Amino acid sequence: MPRFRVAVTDFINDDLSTERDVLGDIADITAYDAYTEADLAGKIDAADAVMIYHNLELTRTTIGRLTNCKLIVRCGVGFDNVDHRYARERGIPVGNVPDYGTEEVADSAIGLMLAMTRGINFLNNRLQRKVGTWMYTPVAPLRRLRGRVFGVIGLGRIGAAAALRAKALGMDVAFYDPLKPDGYDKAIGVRRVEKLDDLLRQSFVLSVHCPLTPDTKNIVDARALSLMPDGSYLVNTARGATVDAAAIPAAVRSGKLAGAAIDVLPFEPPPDDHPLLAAWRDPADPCHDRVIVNPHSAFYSEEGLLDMRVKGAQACRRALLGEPLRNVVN
Ligand SMILES: NC(=O)c1ccc[n+]([C@@H]2O[C@H](COP(=O)([O-])OP(=O)(O)OC[C@H]3O[C@@H](n4cnc5c(N)ncnc54)[C@H](O)[C@@H]3O)[C@@H](O)[C@H]2O)c1
Ligand SMILES: O=C(O)[C@H](O)CO
Repeated sequence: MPRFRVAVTDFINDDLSTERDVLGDIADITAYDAYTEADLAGKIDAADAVMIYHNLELTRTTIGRLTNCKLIVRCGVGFDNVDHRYARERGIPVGNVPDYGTEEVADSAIGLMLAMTRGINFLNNRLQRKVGTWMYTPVAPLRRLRGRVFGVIGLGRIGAAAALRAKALGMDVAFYDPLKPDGYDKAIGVRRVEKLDDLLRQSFVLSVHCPLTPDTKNIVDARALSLMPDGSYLVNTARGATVDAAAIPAAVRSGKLAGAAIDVLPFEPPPDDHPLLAAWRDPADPCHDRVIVNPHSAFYSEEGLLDMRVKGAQACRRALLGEPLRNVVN
């Protein structure tokens, strides 16, 4: 049997031993470490399967040139960076790996909330810069969480895992998710809020956990932020474009937000002149100590990444051998 060709487009730039353990008997695997489609030009057209992570957007430019492809697998949950509709038109299934790091992302969301509400970053940063004194009570945003509302947008796997953690901290968990049927919410004791605006008005901490779709693009924009209580907190570990990050500096400066923690931005890596990054890097701006920016790392653990790679490679194996596919999103 001729050997298949599998292309790993981005993110994984090591020895590929994980992928070879799963696929090495039937396929040759090449990694490209691409950030743009131009980095891939002409290189993966003949691939029999494509594994893509999140550093790259795969549009019709590349998908239109794939001649043998039996599967594009988004090694990860969010598949907004693959034009899956166009892939379907071309008869190419797109799959994802929905179940590798739910706990990691939920832990990250709660960790970011705790870092902000317990002033961990704020105090650490100021002490390190020798701003102020050892006396923190007049300035530090240290807040009690028990009894306060943890608002979740999107009660899926990760939203629910974050909700359970927030409940364990004694928080009152409310969620907005128009696509989620009743049932599980009652089983885990969280309250549904029918209108997003009502969730925004109630949330002491708002945590975004919906996928990026046309309906959720900028679901948290300047108007949404204006509805939140004064001195509230925003956590985004979903997708950058679900939040208008450029609206955050004004909300922090006005005191509407006491803090914002952002794991994801609309363009990654983000340009240095992004208004949020510029404000966050400026020691004179309130965003400096009240905003946390992480490099799309909420999902990451060694174990989670290994799961993701193995499951992505297993999906390719099934596709190449003509076995039934799982987790097809198109
Ligand atoms: N930062 C990271 O490292 C990281 C890691 C994994 C996933 N993610 C992101 O988190 C998202 C959620 O992951 P998941 O595993 O919980 O997915 P999921 O599919 O289990 O849950 C998503 C939930 O969002 C809901 N939803 C869809 N449209 C909505 C809308 N308009 N308003 C409110 N809710 C809506 C769905 O009904 C579903 O319940 C992913 O799509 C991905 O973009 C980020
Ligand atoms: O969607 C995901 O799984 C994460 O963002 C990592 O790609």
